[in-house]
Amino acid sequence: MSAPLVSLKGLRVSFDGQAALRGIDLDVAPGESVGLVGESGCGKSVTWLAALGLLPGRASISGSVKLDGQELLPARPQVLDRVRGGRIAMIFQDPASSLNPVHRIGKQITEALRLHRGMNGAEARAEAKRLLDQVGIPDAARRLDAWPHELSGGQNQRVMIAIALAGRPELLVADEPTTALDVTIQAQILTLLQELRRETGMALVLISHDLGVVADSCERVCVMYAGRIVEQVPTARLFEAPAHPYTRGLLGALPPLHGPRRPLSAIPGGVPEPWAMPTGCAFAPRCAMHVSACDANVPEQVSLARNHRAACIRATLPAPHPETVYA
Ligand SMILES: Nc1ncnc2c1ncn2[C@@H]1O[C@H](COP(=O)(O)OP(=O)(O)OP(=O)(O)O)[C@@H](O)[C@H]1O
Repeated sequence: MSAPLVSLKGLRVSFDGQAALRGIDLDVAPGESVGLVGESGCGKSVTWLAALGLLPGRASISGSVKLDGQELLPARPQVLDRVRGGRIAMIFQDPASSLNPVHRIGKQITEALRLHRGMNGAEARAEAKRLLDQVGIPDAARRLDAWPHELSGGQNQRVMIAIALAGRPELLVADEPTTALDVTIQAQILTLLQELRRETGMALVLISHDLGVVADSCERVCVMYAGRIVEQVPTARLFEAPAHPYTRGLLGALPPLHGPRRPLSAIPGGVPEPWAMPTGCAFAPRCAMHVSACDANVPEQVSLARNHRAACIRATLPAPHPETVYA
């Protein structure tokens, strides 16, 4: 991998003494697309909220977050104000709650242009129209004067993406950007994110609980479980050589693209609560490949191939087919 744009090392977060992140190591290279996937509560959002200094004050954060080699922790407001919305932008699941309902669309985009690119007046308005064109809003000049409630959910998400692009980010973190949208619109937004990445050269981190979504959109997939990354794998290898039993379980739960329909295998059990974390591998109680050694220590990531790492002491063993692991 080229020198990372963003590098997270040993990132830990806890709320009121309960660990939400238990040591995240993750690099994002300039221009690459990385999917972050895992069940609800595994720490996908907290990872990036912590990196961007967006967690509430009672969160306790340690470890390292570097942007182009510059350390961002401990969070300093002057530094983060320049980074957030500038070099790194983040969009969220529900555009309706991210947009300000009492300001017109155009004003919200021009504000971002003023803040991050020092534009004013006519210059900002012309650029706001160009950004709305770029994100595929029809009749962009007229839409600048629309209120958020006059646009559909999909159009509002496009507006949020336009605001994110206003600062010409080197990295866009999209946190479940399509979960609140209906299926056809979801596909359009994911396609738009890919197109924008190609046009602008920015890197993309796509957070989703849906392995299918990230595998379709990203070059590399990071699988999270209970506050740790358990596998990092190039998407091309994900389907042919998944290593962690949790990844195999997620793959087994995907509907087949081809061939006869079969029942989906779901992983039995649930994610452990922070106060009841096993001493060894957090996935051990649900794991179809569990042996007693799994309970001794939290497994470190081992390298399996280029850009492919997994935190499982059994990862190098021949694997049962993903569809049969939890069948
Ligand atoms: N502000 C907060 N205060 C206390 N606990 C929090 C806070 N934000 C997140 N958590 C906890 O941190 C853990 C990780 O949450 P996070 O939102 O990152 O999960 P996630 O993987 O993004 O899940 P989802 O897909 O549901 O958004 C959860 O146990 C959650 O309850």
